[in-house]
Amino acid sequence: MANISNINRKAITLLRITVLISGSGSNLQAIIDKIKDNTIPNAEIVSVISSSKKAYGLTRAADNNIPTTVHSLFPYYKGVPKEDIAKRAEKRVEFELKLAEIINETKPDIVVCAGWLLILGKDCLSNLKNQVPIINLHPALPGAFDGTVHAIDMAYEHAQELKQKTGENFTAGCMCHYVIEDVDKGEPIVVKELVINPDEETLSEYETRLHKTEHIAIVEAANKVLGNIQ
Ligand SMILES: Nc1nc2c(c(=O)[nH]1)N[C@@H](CN(C=O)c1ccc(C(=O)N[C@@H](CCC(=O)O)C(=O)O)cc1)CN2
Ligand SMILES: NCC(=O)N[C@@H]1O[C@H](COP(=O)([O-])[O-])[C@@H](O)[C@H]1O
Repeated sequence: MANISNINRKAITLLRITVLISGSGSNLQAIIDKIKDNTIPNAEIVSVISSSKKAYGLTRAADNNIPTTVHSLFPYYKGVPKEDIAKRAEKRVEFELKLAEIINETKPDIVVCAGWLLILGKDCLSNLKNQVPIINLHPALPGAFDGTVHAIDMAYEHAQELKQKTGENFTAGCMCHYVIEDVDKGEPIVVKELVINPDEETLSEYETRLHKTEHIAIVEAANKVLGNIQ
């Protein structure tokens, strides 16, 4: 019978992860699963914030008893014509400031953009507390197809053009990087290269291969950053 007094009673303070999503949330699911099997040790997802109320990632969070918040740009733009650039810019600032407030309330040790399809403006970034590290998953290599939400299609199209012109295959892939104001220009944390031969795989087959790789990359990146905090 173990002597209970000898059991190390040191309370483990779990590191707090806030995840930003906009869609399916398969990368959120990867983090959930790898926390469960302790691949990501001593951590918990304290909040999932979605830019869309339709995001399936919200269901994934709810299924795992993770608090969720929807913070959509649409209500801010309602009644503001696209042509009214000044008013939209004003509303975007309001959106960004509120997003910072929402994120701060979760008291994160790390913020993970896992398919968050909005640029985090300076009004958000500059109002986040404690210089919390923010990381982003981007379906392209450093310096390739930066600042777009269409990087996967663009990489495959480039592979097709390269193959046609030179017969060569194209090296694409994904990365997790620190988020800075300059979109997709932050320091890479994890980089995974994938060679595309468009003669042997379709866009859909490449996308499937890429997503499986992303699920590994985002967990590795979270562990690297959390390891620096531990
Ligand atoms: N300040 C930063 N914000 C974000 C970064 C970053 O590195 N710095 N990474 C992105 C993720 N991303 C690509 O990985 C990305 C997301 C969104 C956009 C974009 O142009 N969004 C437009 C809306 C696009 C649309 O709705 O079709 C916008 O925000 O107005 C580009 C790249 C996360 N944010
Ligand atoms: N520029 C950002 C961007 O394109 N992010 C991409 O959104 C998808 C999210 O998938 P998920 O919702 O299944 O995690 C991922 O493929 C990720 O690389």
